[in-house]
Amino acid sequence: MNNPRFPYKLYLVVSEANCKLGMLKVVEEAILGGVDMVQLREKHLNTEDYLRSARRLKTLTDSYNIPLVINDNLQVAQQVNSFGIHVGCNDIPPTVIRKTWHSWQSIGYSVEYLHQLQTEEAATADYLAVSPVFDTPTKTDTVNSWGLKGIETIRQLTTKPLIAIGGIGTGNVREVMNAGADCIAVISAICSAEDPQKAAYQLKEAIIKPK
Ligand SMILES: Cc1ncc(COP(=O)(O)OP(=O)(O)O)c(N)n1
Ligand SMILES: Cc1nc(C(=O)O)sc1CCOP(=O)(O)O
Ligand SMILES: [Mg+2]
Repeated sequence: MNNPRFPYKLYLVVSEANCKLGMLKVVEEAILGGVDMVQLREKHLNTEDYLRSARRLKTLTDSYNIPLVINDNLQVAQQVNSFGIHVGCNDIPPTVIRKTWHSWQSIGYSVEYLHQLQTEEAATADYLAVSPVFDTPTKTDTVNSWGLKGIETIRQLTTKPLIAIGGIGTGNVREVMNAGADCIAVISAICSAEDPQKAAYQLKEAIIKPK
């Protein structure tokens, strides 16, 4: 589905620790390869260090006109004036973020349980993450892997843009799109690649090629 409000197809989630070649290098290569949205996800930095890293990354993403999303930390997101923030069930709720967030700024919300789709939090979010599609060693504190059937089920229940995340690479990206995802989010498929530009290019080709 092509959604004019959410034209992004390949979404890279990064942290310094996940990028052996260095975060800024990986992000720049990935953008050149076709990534069209980037999230900074630092789970272990204090706000001051998170902010420093976010500012450096924002300078890079701005230079390519690529939207930057901050994971979890509203203070950092506000201070760098990011395009978006991404939160899950145990984070600041979207309804609370929306009170201080500009209307042009985006809120992503992870869906781990079907009942979340009926909540004000899901209604407030601009896009929903199918969290996770497949089990992944990159994030293990998850409750349920949705699989392709889960994407199909969620697709029937919402018109919001759906981001598929968790265990996705070139081998399964096409079937994830065919199940109803609008966008693919990855960490290791790009951050652990020897050539992040090529990895991003191959993922993007698989996403945009005709079904
Ligand atoms: C695009 C995207 N989707 C899902 C997540 C996971 O968010 P959350 O459930 O809050 O878990 P943490 O990332 O905070 O560990 C995400 N970050 N990005
Ligand atoms: C950041 C994140 N969130 C997930 C979720 O299920 O909400 S899975 C995940 C990690 C995705 O890494 P990889 O592409 O290496 O599997
Ligand atoms: Mg979170």
